[in-house]
Amino acid sequence: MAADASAKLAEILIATQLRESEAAAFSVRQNRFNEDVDDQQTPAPVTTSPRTTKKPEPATSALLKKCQPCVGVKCVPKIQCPAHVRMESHEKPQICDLPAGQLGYCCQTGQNHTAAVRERTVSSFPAILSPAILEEARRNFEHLMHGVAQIPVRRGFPDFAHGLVFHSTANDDLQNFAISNTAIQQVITTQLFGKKEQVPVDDFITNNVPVQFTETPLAQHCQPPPVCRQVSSPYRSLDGTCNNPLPRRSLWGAAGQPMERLLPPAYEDGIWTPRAHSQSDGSPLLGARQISRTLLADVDRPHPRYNLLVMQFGQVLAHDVTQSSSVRLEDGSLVQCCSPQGKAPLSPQESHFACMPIMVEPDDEFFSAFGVRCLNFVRLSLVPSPDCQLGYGKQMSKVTHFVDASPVYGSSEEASRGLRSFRGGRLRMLNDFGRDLLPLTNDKTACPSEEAGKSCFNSGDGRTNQIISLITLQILLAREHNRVADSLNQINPSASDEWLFQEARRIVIAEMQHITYSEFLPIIIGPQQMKRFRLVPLDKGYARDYNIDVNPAITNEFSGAAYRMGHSSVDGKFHIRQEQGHIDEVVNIPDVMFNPSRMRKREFYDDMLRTLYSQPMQQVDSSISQGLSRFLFRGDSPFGLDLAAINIQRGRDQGLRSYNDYLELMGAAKLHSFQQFPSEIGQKLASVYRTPDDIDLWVGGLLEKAVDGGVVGVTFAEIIGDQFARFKQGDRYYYEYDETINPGAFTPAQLQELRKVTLARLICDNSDRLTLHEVPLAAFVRADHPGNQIIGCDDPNLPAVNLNAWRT
Ligand code: HEM
Ligand SMILES: [Ca+2]
Repeated sequence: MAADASAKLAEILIATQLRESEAAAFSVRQNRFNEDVDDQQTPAPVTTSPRTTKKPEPATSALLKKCQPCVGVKCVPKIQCPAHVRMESHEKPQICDLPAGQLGYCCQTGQNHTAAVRERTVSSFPAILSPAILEEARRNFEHLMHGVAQIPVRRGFPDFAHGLVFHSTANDDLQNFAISNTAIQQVITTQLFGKKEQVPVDDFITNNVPVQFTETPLAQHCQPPPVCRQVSSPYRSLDGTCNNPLPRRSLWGAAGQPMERLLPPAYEDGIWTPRAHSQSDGSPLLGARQISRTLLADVDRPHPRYNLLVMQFGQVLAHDVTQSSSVRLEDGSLVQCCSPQGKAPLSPQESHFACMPIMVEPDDEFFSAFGVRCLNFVRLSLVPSPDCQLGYGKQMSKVTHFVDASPVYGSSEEASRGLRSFRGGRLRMLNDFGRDLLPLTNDKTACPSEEAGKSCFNSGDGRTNQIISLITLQILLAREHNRVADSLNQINPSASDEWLFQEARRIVIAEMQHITYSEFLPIIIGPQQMKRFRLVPLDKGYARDYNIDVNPAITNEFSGAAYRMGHSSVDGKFHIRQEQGHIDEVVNIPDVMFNPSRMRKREFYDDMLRTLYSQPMQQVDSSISQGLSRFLFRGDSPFGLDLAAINIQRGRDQGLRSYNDYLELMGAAKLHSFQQFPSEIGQKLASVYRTPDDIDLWVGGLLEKAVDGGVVGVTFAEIIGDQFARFKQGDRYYYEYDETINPGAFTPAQLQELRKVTLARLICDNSDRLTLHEVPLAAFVRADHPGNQIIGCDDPNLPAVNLNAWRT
């Protein structure tokens, strides 16, 4: 029965995707970009085409001559073989065949990306750092740290909430502060060395300056990777260490490790100075807010097929795999870069060295009404170079890079202990008149208000309270853990708390991975990229894609641009639906940011879940809701922040190269004229950028039309596809691996059970069943979409994981 329903779900997903990819095949326009359809609503989907379960062969495959197979190296999508960017033309790698009829490169460098720079003759640097440089750099650092205005960011203001999204536990914050300071000192020393020795920028961005910090005070955080005593533990570690079995790689993917890069950074000095000038004539790039207001207006374009669960699950997944952190003042408080009420940026003398405020023009159609000319923006903190060598600034991710449900369990042993009840393997919950909610947090600063009933929730992730729909899914996942732990306890009554906790965690992580790879990701990047990157889960048997050489780390391009595509899918309002489907309340999203009080209303949780699966998500395109671009974290003030501008500014802070460089990386031609865009977009682009070489990656990616069967354009699909390939190939504990790879492998029977899990099942199993009794079978597809079907939660056709396979 259950297997039939799984097949049915796959059929719905394929059938609804096929209709659009077939339509695209007949489309006359082969343009990469969306037409600017500002005033148009998306037409209703065609509903009459016959359903089919058979996937067509990609149109080109029959015409392609088979390429020679690679010898001794792997055939990978071009984006995973970027060393060719630096090769001479005659050295281009051999072309090879990928699944889905696409071409890749026989790649020497695998996925080493920027690390794989060919040996080059190194200029003659002194091999050690002179004490004089170290001392001067130390003094510069002290001056930077202490010579700044210590203006606190006040609680209740939008900037304060912005700071909260970088928050983890108080202890972690303190430790990160110390680590980041060492890293910043290293960067300052590198800058000084570069200037004194006249080191070319190229040598820094390619990590080609083999001068060590060892035996200097700046080596204090350059400890060697920890020795793993339990490489064969059946359970992955809480902090992500010891996933790769090789001793030198024990930190790969661990919390607190640096983000990777697909391409070398675009820092202007090659070290940490943000990208701020045009490639054409060196004039300053236009400000991020100007670009946001010109190009990323708010237009209501509901997605014809997908609902807000795609957006909301997408954010949970974002929080699972990445969390950066901003530079702080010495006492751990947030840095302010603007004068009170955002009237102006602070003077250079007062300004903190990590300030990069977003300037607002006097004619701004929104912020000018409040006299705002400056939006606070602080640069991301850094981690010391893992090889203890001079080099460019590397951003830290504070959570485990793997897809491992870290928002549920935390990213450290300590955090996870604080979340457990130590009874029956369960997580602690707040029993709110019979309903299990997340426990309340002790952190007094976590929400703007401390009023009873308005206090914030605690989970494995510091961003949980950011929006109420996110809290909903965090509750759902924590309940799922306890539901699984309780069932395991019933099946194995003598099992210990530890065993029950770890097994339930292992199952919930597998469920999270299965939903990600089987239901969510195909919607985002489309079926063809799923095949090219070998991301499709198997129907039976074990997968064999583990690759000990793949670093699972998050890339700057993914966290700073491509996966922020989700911001475009956000709707500015929730139309809260009651059981009968009529709208009960329209909630503006800024009103439920860091304001969880509604969750205490008895029926709200069920109603929110129904809203998420009924209400369409917004299309991923160049439209951003004003709920994010004007009122982000508004709280009680009349205006908020602009997340679109923040994303653009963040890309520059992280040293992301321009959009054109990523086109080249994928093997596509660079754009050389704004006329290559549809005319209206081209004109707008020309009004904010001097040359196509300046277009910010996040902006360029959003302008592309969606790939067949996916919601993002080709550039984001490539960056996201590469990232999820890393999470799969670089994670020894990936749920589909057997015991030759994964020391905690599932038995064949257990794995078959896990393959039945769907988001629909999770919703049913963990709703309050007060007002929610049914779900769409394909949970991410709009309930009203033809081909999808609503199914009762008790319907035996809704597949369920049978935990009897865990009887010991
Ligand atoms: C209501 C919904 C959301 C709000 C209010 C929100 C807000 C934010 C904020 C304030 C940041 C930090 C920005 C910065 O300073 O750089 C951020 C980062 C980010 N967001 Fe969202 N976001 C939302 C939904 C989403 C969704 C749906 C996705 C993806 C599907 C997403 C993906 C990301 C990613 C990848 C980052 C970077 C995280 C990091 O590495 O620190 N967000 N978001
Ligand atoms: Ca994680």
